[in-house]
Parts: sequence; C-alpha cells; structure tokens
Amino acid sequence: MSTYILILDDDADVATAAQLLLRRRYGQVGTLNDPAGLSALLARGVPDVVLLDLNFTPGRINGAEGLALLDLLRAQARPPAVIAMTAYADVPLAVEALKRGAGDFITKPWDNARLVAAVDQALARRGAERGVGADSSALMGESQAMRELKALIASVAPTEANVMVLGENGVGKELVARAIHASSRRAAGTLLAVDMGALPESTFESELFGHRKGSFTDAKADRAGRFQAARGGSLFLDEIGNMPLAAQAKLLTALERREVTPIGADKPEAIDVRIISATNLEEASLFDPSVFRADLLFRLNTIVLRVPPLRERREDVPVLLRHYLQMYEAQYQRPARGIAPSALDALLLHDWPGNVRALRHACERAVILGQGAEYVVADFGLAAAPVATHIAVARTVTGDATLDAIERAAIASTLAQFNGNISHAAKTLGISRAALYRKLGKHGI
Ligand SMILES: Nc1ncnc2c1ncn2[C@@H]1O[C@H](COP(=O)(O)OP(=O)(O)OP(=O)(O)O)[C@@H](O)[C@H]1O
Repeated sequence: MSTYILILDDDADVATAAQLLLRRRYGQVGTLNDPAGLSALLARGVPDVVLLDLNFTPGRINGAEGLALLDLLRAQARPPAVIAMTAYADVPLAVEALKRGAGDFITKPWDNARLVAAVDQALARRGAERGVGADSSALMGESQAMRELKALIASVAPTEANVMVLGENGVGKELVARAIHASSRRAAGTLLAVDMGALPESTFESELFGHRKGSFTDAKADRAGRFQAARGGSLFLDEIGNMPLAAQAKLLTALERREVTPIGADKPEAIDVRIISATNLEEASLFDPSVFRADLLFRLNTIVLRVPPLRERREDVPVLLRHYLQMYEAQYQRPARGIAPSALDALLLHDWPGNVRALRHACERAVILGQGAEYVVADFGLAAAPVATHIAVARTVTGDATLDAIERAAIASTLAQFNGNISHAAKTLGISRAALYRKLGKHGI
C-alpha cells in the first residue's frame, strides 16, 4: 500500500514546490488548487496525509474556508492526518485548526526539513491509528483454513525465519506479511514492501542495495537501498516469481552473505532484515529452474504459508461482504443496507477469481450504484458465475447438502448468471418459466 499525500493550496507554485520536495520521499503526492474539487477527489480515495492551506481563497484571510475544508476531511470514515498551513503566523487560527482535529501546523514559507518531519510524524500517527483497528479488520475470516493460517502466522512470526507466502492474486498475501511483521520482534521497525516484478533490471541494484553519489550519471546523492532502509525491520519482496534470473543471482548473493555493497561503494554493509516474500506462481513453476533458482528458493522458503483462494473458504464471504459494505457505506456516506437473500446466494456461489480484492471492489461498486432498499445481485457487477460447486455451496448456506438445498443453489446461481432474467434462467435450467416461478416461491428466492 503506497502512501498518498495531497497538497491543497490555491497557489500552484507553492503546491508544486511542496510536491517536488515530498515526491522524493513518499509514494503518491497530488496537488489540488481549487477546493471545489475536494469532495470528488475524496470519493476516489482518501489520502493518508493532507497539507491544507487555511487561507485557501485569495482575499479571505479569516481562515473560515480552510476550517470548513478541515471539517470535511475530518468527517471522512478514515480521516487523513491533516497538517494545516498558513502564510500568516496566525496563532488563534492555528489553535482553532488543532482543536478541530489538525494534527500539526506549519507556517509558510516553510523549512523543508520541518515539513518533511511533520509529514513523517503525521504518517507515523496515522499508522498507529490504523494499527489499532487493523488487527480486527486485517485478515478477517473464521473458516477452518483461515483459523489454521492465523495459527501458523502466530507461531512463525516471533522467529527470524524467512517466510514465503503463496496464493492467487488478491487472496491477502500482503496482509499475511503485515500480520507476520506486526507480531514479530521487529514490529517496532518498518515493513518495507518492494514489488520485485516491477523493478526494472537496470535499477534493481540501486533500488535494493543503494548507491554512492557520482557512481553513475543520475546518482546525484548517496542513496540508501531498501535493504538498508528496512534495517531492524522486515522486507516484503512481493511478486518474487517475476524476477529475472540475473536479478535473482544478485539477491541470492546478498542473502547468503547477509551484506550488500551499494553501487560505487568500496566496502559492503551488513544487513539486518527479515525477508518475507510472496508470489502468485504455482508451486510447480517455482521448482522450474528456468523460472526460479533453486538455491534462492531454498533461502526464501524456510517456512511456506499458503493462502487459500476465496472459493475454497466460502464461509468467509459473508463476513467480508459485511465488513467492506459497511466500510464503503461510511466512506461514501450512503445508508446502511442489507443484502437480498438471492444476492447473498449468488455471491456465495461466485468463484471469485480475483479473490478478496475483487470482492472488495464489488462491494464498493454496490455501495455506489445500489438504489434499492437492499443490495441485489446486479449491484455487485459480477461476471457470470460458473455453476461449479452447488453441493459445497448448499452445505455452506444450509449446513447440509440435501437435494432441496442443491436445487436452491443451482437456481440462485443461474439467476445471478443472467442478472435475474427469468426466461434465460428457465431455459438454461431446462424448465418452463412457470415452473421456475413455482420453485422461486418454494425456495423463497
Ligand atoms: N482476510 C482478509 N480480510 C480482509 N481483507 C482482506 C483479506 N484478504 C485480503 N483482503 C483485502 O483484499 C485486498 C488484496 O489483499 P492483498 O493485497 O493482501 O492481496 P495479495 O495476495 O497480496 O494480492 P496480489 O497477489 O495481487 O499482490 C486488500 O484490499 C486487502 O485488504
């Protein structure tokens, strides 16, 4: 999850200067010069930190408009950390902003080091806030598979063993990595995530191991690599299966020697990180030497955790639906609604090829688009669900797999497949429309 910082300032030059400064350190840094665009921007995603000019509109220096924006930001379901800014050393306004929930206050023109320190502190505060709720919201699900996974995490976390997390896209591998780090002895350090699949080969060494100023044309200053930056913490190497073989060799050397040599440095530096890696590759591919080096695999997979796809733990679907629907209802300030029974059946039946991430997106879509008193199947925008596992679903829904329960699951699934179109569903099921209506009545669908 990358950091998203927003700078709200009507002075485009000021906003751009802050953006250039912060972009060197943080993930995504956006600017907004017109406060009218704030609501639309928040609907697309709430930033982690907002730098808010309190004297936003030229000519209005009482700060009322800035404070109104601050209220809007603080009213979000997961409010961003706000750093208030003003061109005037206006102490009463600063105090008012702090009272209304701004976490910090700086005056313009700012000192770069002070601004960066303020953002760092804001992120740390937000991380701490997130941490409190995270344990309950992270890794939800009480299926047998999830309970076993959580038990494994609890026993593996306190060790220093390298862990490899396997699973399809969107199953929650990064959440598992975060849970391991959070319960480890390194929890006070950072967990730094690196997308190994997205690292270009040309910058691989510089990114991971760092470089010395002047060691190549773009090396304008010394730069610490991710290994050094994660010192005392954990390094999450994501998409490890997509690394080119040459890069694998360099990573292996670093892990074997437990040291890295920044480009242009004359001596190596010791590393102090725990490696948690993840891939969505099938295990068979990992054992294929043309894809992955066996010696590197051996270094990384001291412990292997497998996160099962959602279709193998359908019992977790209702709790995940509830969680994400409630989250987006709060975020988009929409009324709380229940799920129509036929929609729940269809959601349980769905194979979720995109796993929890896809379920989360489907919930967001339903909250935004849903118009009725309850959410219906069409709100979730599912692709036609393959009718594969009626028996398993019937068991999940009713606790047994009687012919009746299986029939109900098959009907619900087929209806979902055709977005509720009775004629199409009846034709596919090989019964008349009238017969289908009777069965809908019988099953209360
Ligand atoms: N058990 C869970 N409980 C709550 N949310 C979950 C769970 N598993 C996954 N998610 C959510 O689903 C999304 C995808 O999770 P995550 O990024 O951890 O998956 P991933 O396996 O690392 O994905 P990828 O392979 O695409 O990198 C995130 O928004 C995450 O919060």
